[in-house]
Amino acid sequence: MIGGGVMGEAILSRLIRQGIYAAENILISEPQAERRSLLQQQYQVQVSSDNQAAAEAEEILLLAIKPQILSKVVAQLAPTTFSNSHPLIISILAGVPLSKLESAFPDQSVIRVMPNTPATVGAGMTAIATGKNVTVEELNKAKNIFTAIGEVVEVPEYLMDAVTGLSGSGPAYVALMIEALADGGVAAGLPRAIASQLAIQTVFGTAKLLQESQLHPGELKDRVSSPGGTTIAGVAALEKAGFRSALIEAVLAAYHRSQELGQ
Ligand SMILES: NC(=O)C1=CN([C@@H]2O[C@H](COP(=O)(O)OP(=O)(O)OC[C@H]3O[C@@H](n4cnc5c(N)ncnc54)[C@H](OP(=O)(O)O)[C@@H]3O)[C@@H](O)[C@H]2O)C=CC1
Ligand SMILES: O=C(O)[C@@H]1CCC=N1
Repeated sequence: MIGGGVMGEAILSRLIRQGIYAAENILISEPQAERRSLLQQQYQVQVSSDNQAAAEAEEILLLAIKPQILSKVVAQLAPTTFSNSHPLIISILAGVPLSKLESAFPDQSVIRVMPNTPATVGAGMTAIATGKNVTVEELNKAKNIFTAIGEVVEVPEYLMDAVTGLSGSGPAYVALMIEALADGGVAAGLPRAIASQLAIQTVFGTAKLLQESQLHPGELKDRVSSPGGTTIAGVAALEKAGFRSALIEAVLAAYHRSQELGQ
């Protein structure tokens, strides 16, 4: 793995916990010394400040750096990096298209994925788009990795920026909503800890109910909204504040930013 930050840690921690990879078989190259020692102490993985060492992986090279520095990282790798090894290259970089990745790593198998941070607890959502050199075995290997940390969906690459705007960035939108729900609870007199517990479990429970019942969200909203009751008063306030359009605009803003990052 090149880049041991938030998402890199989310993925590796779960893969180790699920027993998909033994810690000693994972090498992370990361420039921050404190990050390296944290990762080594917490997960017993191998760490290095040298990307070349990580790039010479035998099986999988996971790119988990910011999209803005991909070119710099690639430029630092030796031209002979892949002369003796042909790892499956998996990129989690927002916006970076397969065309750019395949020209950075000619003749290598490259897969572009968009995971999200709930991978940390095995509840991730990952979309996969495969490059032109990828074999069925390599695609299945990538699917197995990300299935071990949550749900997986294969999409054509042109949808990956939309995926990033929704599920890639989505945990931040949901976290913001949970924080605001708890604030509402505090405003109504609840102690913060109870308000947070109520907010988190309500969002978790509603998502679980929708996932297991296959109900349309609007149908669930209608079932909760008793005539003349409390819920429809809250829903009306949300509609008045443009809650839906705010979320739609958030996804679109992130989608457009993802497209920009891919330029
Ligand atoms: N965070 C998320 O929820 C998600 C992120 N992603 C993608 O994952 C990638 C990483 O994002 P995220 O984990 O949030 O970012 P982080 O900044 O947390 O992680 C990136 C890590 O790479 C390190 N780094 C910087 N320069 C280099 C270098 N030259 N060589 C190796 N490592 C380097 C950074 O160190 P330093 O801090 O010193 O710069 C940092 O530790 C991005 O491409 C992002 O689009 C995808 C899905 C979700
Ligand atoms: O904010 C970002 O760019 C990254 C990609 C998706 C989630 N975080």
